[in-house]
Amino acid sequence: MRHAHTVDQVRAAEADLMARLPEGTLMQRAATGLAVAISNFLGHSYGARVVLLVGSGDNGGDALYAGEILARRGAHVTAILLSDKAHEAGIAALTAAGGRVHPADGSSTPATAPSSTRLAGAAGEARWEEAIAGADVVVDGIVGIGGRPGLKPEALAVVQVAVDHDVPIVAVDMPSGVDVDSGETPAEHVKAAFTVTFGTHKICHLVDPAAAACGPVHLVDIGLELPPAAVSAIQDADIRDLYPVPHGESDKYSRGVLGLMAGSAQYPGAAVIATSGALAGPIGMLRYVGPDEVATAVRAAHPEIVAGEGRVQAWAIGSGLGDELDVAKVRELLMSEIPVLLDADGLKALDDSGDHNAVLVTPHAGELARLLGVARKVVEAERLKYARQAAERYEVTVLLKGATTIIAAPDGQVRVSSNATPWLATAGAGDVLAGLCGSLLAAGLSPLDAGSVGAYLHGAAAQLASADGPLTAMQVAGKVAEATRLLLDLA
Ligand SMILES: NC(=O)C1=CN([C@@H]2O[C@H](COP(=O)(O)OP(=O)(O)OC[C@H]3O[C@@H](n4cnc5c(N)ncnc54)[C@H](OP(=O)(O)O)[C@@H]3O)[C@@H](O)[C@H]2O)[C@@H](O)CC1
Ligand SMILES: [K+]
Repeated sequence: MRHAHTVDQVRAAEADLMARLPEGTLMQRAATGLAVAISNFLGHSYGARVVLLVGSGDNGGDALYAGEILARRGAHVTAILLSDKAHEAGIAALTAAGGRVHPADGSSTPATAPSSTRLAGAAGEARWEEAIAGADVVVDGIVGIGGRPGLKPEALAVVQVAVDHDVPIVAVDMPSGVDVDSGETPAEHVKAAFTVTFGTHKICHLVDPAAAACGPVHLVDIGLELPPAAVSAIQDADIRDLYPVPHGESDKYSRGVLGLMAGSAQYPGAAVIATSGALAGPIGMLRYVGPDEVATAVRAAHPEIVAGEGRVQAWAIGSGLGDELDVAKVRELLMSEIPVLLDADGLKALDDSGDHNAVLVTPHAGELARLLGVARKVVEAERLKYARQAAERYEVTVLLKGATTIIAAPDGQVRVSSNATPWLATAGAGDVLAGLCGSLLAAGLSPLDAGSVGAYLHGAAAQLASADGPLTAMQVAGKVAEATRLLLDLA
C-alpha cells in the first residue's frame, strides 16, 4: 500500500522529530531530495535554467534551498517571490550560491497583471515572463500543507506563463491550490509534471481530481514516524498479499461459492457479464438465481454455472435486476451471516438501520448521490467525503467507482485504486466489477479487501484489454485471469 496522512498527522510527526534534531534538518532533507529529483528529471544540473516560484511559507523555503543546491552544481536559478514574506535564510543561501532573487515588484501587493509586472532586484528590468519562458523547469513552492485551496491572482498569472510556454512544473510537496486533505480542487491550482513530497504521501496525491494534477509523485524519506494512514492506495504487491490463492487441499466449495442475483427479462446481458466477472475471480463455483430465461442465457454463455439456490459463501445482488428486485428477500439475506454485495438496482434494498451483516456496496457517483439524497455533482466534487459519509451512515463498505475508485469502510479506513483507464467508462464494466468483487467476498476476503483487490484487478484487466484503445466489458472480464496471473507472479 502507498499510505497517505492528513496535514495534522504530518505536523504532529514533524514536531516530534524536530524536537530531537538540530533546527533546519528536516527542511535540508526535503530540499536535498527535491534537488536530486529535479536534476534527475532534467538529466543534468550544470547550465540548467531553473525558476522558483516562492510563497510565504516553508514550502517556498524548500524550493529556495533546493535552488541553492542546484546553483552550486552550476544551474542558473532565479527565484520569484510571490509574497512580501519569504523564507529569509533560504533567500540568503540561494543568493550566496549565485542564484538570483526577485521580489515581486517590491510593493506590498504583488502585481497582478503579467504585462505590467517587472522583476525588481539584481537583474533590474528583466521581465518575469522572460525568465519563465526560457526556463527548463519551474519549481512550484507557492504553498504546501499550510495552503488554502486556490491561487492568488499574482500566482495564477505567473503559473499561466509557464503553461503558455510549455515549461514543466515540479510541485514541491503538492501542486499549489489543491485541497490537501480531501483531494478536491474547488479553485485554480497548479498542474504538475511531477511532484516531490516529503515524509509520507498526502491525501491529495492519491485522490482525484487533485491526484491527476500531481503527475508521478516522488516520496523523499525525511524520517517521520507516522500513525496509521488516513488513506492507502493499493499497489501491485498488495495483490500478492491479499489474493486468495487456492492450495493443495482446496476444492470447489472451500474456494468459495458465490450466489448471483442479477439480470432480468429487460437486462439479461447484465447477468451474463456479471457472471463473467465472477468466474474470472477466485470462486470455485457460481450459483445463479433469477428468471428462467435469464438463467438459460447465462448457462449458454457459461456452462459451468449452477442455476438455482443452494449454500453460498457470499451474495452479489443487483446488476440489471430492474423491477425484478425483491426487496424483502434481499433484506432477509442482509440479516444472515453471509456477506452481501449490492450493486445497481440492489442498492435500493439498503436501509440505514445498520441492521445487517457485512455488506459491500459498489455505486457510481449518481447512485451514491441517491443514497445520500444529494446532487450527483456534489458527490463528484467531494468524492472522498461522501464515500466516507455513506459508509458511516449505512454501516457498509462503500466502493465508489471512478477514475480513482474509493473504498471506504465503516470503521474509517479508506483505500483507493487508481490504475483504471478512461476507456473503462463503458456499459457493463460495473457488472464485471460487481461479479469480481462478489467472487472475492465469497473466497473469504473482508468487504474492504474484496473491494480494493477487485477494483485493482478490474483496472489492471482493463489496461490489458484496452492497450490505449476502446474495449468492451466482456473483454475486461476476459483479461482478469491474465491480470491476476501477472500480478501474482510479478509482485
Ligand atoms: N511538515 C513537515 O514535515 C515538513 C514540511 N516541509 C515543508 O513545509 C511546508 C509547509 O510549510 P508551512 O507550514 O510554512 O506552510 P506553506 O504551505 O508553505 O505556507 C502557508 C502560508 O501560505 C499562505 N497561503 C495559504 N494559502 C495560500 C494560497 N492559496 N496562496 C498563497 N498563499 C497562501 C498563508 O499565509 P497568509 O497568506 O495567510 O499570510 C500560509 O501561512 C510543507 O508543505 C513542506 O513543503 C519540509 O520542509 C520539511 C518537512
Ligand atoms: K507547492
